Amino acid sequence: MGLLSIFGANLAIDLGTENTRVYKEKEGIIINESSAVAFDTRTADVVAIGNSAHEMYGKSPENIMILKPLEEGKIANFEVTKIIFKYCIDKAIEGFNLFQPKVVITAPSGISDIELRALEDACTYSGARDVYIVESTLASAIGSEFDISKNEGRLIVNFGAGSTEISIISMNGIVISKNIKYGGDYIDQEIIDYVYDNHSLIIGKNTAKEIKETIAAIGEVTTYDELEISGRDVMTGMPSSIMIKTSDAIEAIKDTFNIILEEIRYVLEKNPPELSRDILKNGIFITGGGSKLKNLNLYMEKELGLRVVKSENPFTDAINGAGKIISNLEEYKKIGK
Ligand SMILES: Nc1ncnc2c1ncn2[C@@H]1O[C@H](COP(=O)(O)OP(=O)(O)OP(=O)(O)O)[C@@H](O)[C@H]1O
Repeated sequence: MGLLSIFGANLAIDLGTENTRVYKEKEGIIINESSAVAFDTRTADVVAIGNSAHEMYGKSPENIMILKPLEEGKIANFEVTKIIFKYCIDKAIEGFNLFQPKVVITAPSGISDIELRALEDACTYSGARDVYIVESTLASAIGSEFDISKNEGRLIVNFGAGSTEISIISMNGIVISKNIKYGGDYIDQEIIDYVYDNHSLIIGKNTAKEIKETIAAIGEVTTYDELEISGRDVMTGMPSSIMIKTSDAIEAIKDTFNIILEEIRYVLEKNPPELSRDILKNGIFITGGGSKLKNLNLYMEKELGLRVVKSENPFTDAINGAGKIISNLEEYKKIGK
């Protein structure tokens, strides 16, 4: 048996509110699945994990409960976190390995020491030998090929499902960061409420998400789309369909984006003046799945008066960065928590 098969490969795990990704050293991203876990409430057994659990949403009997590890950018359920970690490690490391893998995991910045230790324990319990925790913003910056060791400020906004994280980084660290609950899930709820109030239709989360991802936009757009959606009529309780337009979606989500802009302005105001020049030069980097919202970069540029650069790989910047860290652990060890 070769030395490699004794030690096995090391892993990086980006545990997200909606999606979890796993990077295996020398192979790249090998898992990209929903973070959902389905339980049978009668027996407390886990009946499905990942995409197969996600597919049960809204279609399963009452005894099936679907839970996720994170909510609003915070660890909401450690049991579910352990189940996801174990699922990822078992799936990534098949067969016999004398030594368990070293694992890098991403965590929201601003995570408390207690949460940090609990996250570490959950990963060790699930089969990791050593656990290194890195803030997701730093992982995203590394994944986007920024040289984070430079004495140069960068403003990164990560539009995730559970939260939006606004951070300024410089010299291998986070200078200032704000994690706010206005992520993709919050925006989906705004769309659900808008459709209820203005079209008397009750729609599900998946429909709201489809509206957001296909026809929604923010700011002044030149092209308008529409989408036929179905739900339950508020008055009759019967199934019903309507056409929903880009203008409806903008109306539904614009207040939330005004708040996000306010929070970005707040972080910019708190930024040390020496770094402001760098941010003027580099602009704002946006990543995370929510950064794909139509017109978001132009809207932010107009409102903030700064250049906005969209990530080319918004879903995988963090896991690619975490993957680079696990593959070059000695070089990056100092940035871990
Ligand atoms: N085209 C799109 N327009 C707007 N939002 C989108 C689009 N595509 C995906 N999203 C949203 O991106 C979010 C998922 O992004 P991502 O996978 O980065 O989140 P996550 O890592 O699971 O969450 P978090 O970082 O908050 O833990 C979802 O809310 C999804 O609806």
